[in-house]
Amino acid sequence: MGEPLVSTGARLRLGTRGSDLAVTQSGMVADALAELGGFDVELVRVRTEGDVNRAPLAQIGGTGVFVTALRDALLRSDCDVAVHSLKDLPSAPADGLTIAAVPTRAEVRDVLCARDGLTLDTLPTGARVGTGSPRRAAQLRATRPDLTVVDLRGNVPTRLGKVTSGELDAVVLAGAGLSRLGLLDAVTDYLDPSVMLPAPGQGALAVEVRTEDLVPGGELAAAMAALDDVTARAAVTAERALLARLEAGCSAPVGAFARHTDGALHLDAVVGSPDGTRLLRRSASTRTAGPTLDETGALTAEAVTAARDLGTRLAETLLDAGAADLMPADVPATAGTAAAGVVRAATGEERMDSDGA
Ligand SMILES: NCc1[nH]cc(CCC(=O)O)c1CC(=O)O
Repeated sequence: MGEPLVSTGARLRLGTRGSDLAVTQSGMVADALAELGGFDVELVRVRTEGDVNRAPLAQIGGTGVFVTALRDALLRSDCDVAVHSLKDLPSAPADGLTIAAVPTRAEVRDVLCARDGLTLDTLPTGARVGTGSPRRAAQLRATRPDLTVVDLRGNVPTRLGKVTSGELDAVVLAGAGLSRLGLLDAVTDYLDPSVMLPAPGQGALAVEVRTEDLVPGGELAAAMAALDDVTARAAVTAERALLARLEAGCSAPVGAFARHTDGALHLDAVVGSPDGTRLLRRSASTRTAGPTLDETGALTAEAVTAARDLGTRLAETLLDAGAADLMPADVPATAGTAAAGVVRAATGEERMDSDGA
């Protein structure tokens, strides 16, 4: 984040999905762009297949269902800016579009929201824990093989409601979503990354624009540079490079978390078999700290390359250790999770709103 820029008053249409979380996230970026760039920002509602289709997420086709409609709206010039949850973005870049800013990252960890203040350690044997994420299911099963993992979709309030109603003993959610919705009171346990690595990019937003609009020295480029958080960008660059190298779709159980300590970037990653009986976990660090910012306050090309190389290198370490054998082939995750005995819960009359974004 930089100094506020001169007010332009230019109109900027910001495309957003309709869920509470998407609207909240988009509103935060809209406010920041109004403040940093003086833009007159208008929110434009875009429906995505993930919002419309009531089938289980894994059957709709996984990666990108929440993203494609927003990207199409950008490319058709129905809007000028799109805000995505970074963890929902496929690792491949989109033609004609650029992630112009990664704002300061929110809570990265997954959290447990359980009845009666229970934690992952104190949940009774056989407790029913809801999650729609194979990554969360695998790590839950690895640490608590006795738990019954119940497949679950729906927006955040819907998922929390399954605990209030007594249908489930607990649910696992991204802390970032709860934090942005002001629902952190529901959290009974912040899951340490040593037990539960978050999804690559979790807790971060991606602000995407048409590449041709990013004129160097222009108002939009300046506002995006001010919105960009280089620490967050370096971290998610490493996490997404890992994901890209593993060629994992969003249904593959891959967790990754990069953070800066002592001037170096550290990356932890896990690949799990869908049944959580085998987890491969490795970590790596950038070897040299080096200069990370250029004179404009942006990440240097070297720093971006170093972060990317870190992710790629750790992915290769995981592949050398047999990660490919753990990952399901490019098939819907349903097969893997069903084989693993994940119980599919009826999701009732809720809006199909991703598993919560
Ligand atoms: N999978 C959907 C999704 N995409 C982003 C978030 C939360 C916000 C974030 O991680 O930035 C969520 C909900 C969840 O996983 O509980």
